[in-house]
Amino acid sequence: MMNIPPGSSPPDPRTPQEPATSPEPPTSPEPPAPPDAPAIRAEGVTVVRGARPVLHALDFAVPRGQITGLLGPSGCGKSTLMRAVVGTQAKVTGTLTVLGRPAGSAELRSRIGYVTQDPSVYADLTVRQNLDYFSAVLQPGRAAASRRRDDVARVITEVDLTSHADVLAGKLSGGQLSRVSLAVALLGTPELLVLDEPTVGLDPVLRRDLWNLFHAIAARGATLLVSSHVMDEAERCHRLLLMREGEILADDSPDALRTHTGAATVEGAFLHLVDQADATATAAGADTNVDTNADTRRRSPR
Ligand SMILES: Nc1ncnc2c1ncn2[C@@H]1O[C@H](COP(=O)(O)OP(=O)(O)OP(=O)(O)O)[C@@H](O)[C@H]1O
Repeated sequence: MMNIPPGSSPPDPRTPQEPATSPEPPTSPEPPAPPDAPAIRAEGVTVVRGARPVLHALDFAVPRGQITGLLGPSGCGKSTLMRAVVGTQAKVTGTLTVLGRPAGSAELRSRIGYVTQDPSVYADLTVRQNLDYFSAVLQPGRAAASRRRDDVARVITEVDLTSHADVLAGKLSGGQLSRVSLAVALLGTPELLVLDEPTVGLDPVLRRDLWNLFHAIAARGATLLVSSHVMDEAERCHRLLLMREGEILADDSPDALRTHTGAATVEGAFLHLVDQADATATAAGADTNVDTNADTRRRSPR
């Protein structure tokens, strides 16, 4: 879980505070994004990790107020894409617009909740103490005290941890810990929630409960981008981005995917699309070989 306090950082005491010699002219604020604009729009988004491109010129849109599932096998680039969306990934090129602003803009920090795969709450604090702490990071100052109290009470109820509010985080089960991370992400009532494999390792009942919670959050108008490598979770999403090897194989609703591919399940549709992509790549390779051979023949001495 990432905890990004909203607004600008306090001034660095090592940084001279005098005004710059040629101050930048004030810029007019950007106009708000139209209400029907997608929550996320990617155009030609490429990410390089180490020396290797791991996302390849991705184009897609995530509609507002819905749950979009980001599904694909381990290592296909789901976490990398999520990191690019929340602005923590280096070497991102192309255009990535989030809630009408360039991904990573400081203004987005308070509008996005992000839960990483590893719960990052303090094991030696209780659930409530963790939430009090993160709430104070988000909304510092005495004037915000009662708002913080209300927020903490609200998110504890939302994730159904009232009976464990005063239990140390270190004594919670994996599922309870996931819900604490989610509660932290919900503190600022974010417009966009980015959840990296939130149900991994949970039993079916907890998974169902969490998905019900995701739907309740979406019903309030928030947008959720939820990654998973478990294909049966796809059926619970409004929209799907199916990924493989750093590429988007499909960007559609579960129903439309099944219809287009003639498969009974999203997993069947995914496998169909993988086979199709492989066949296209093989055909392209064969063409290249033919061309290469022809080229070699042309250049070979007779
Ligand atoms: N720190 C790193 N340096 C270089 N390459 C990395 C790094 N982290 C991940 N990668 C590579 O980037 C690719 C995408 O990884 P990523 O973690 O985004 O996949 P994922 O789909 O989220 O996988 P999982 O479901 O297992 O979490 C993988 O091939 C991985 O090996």
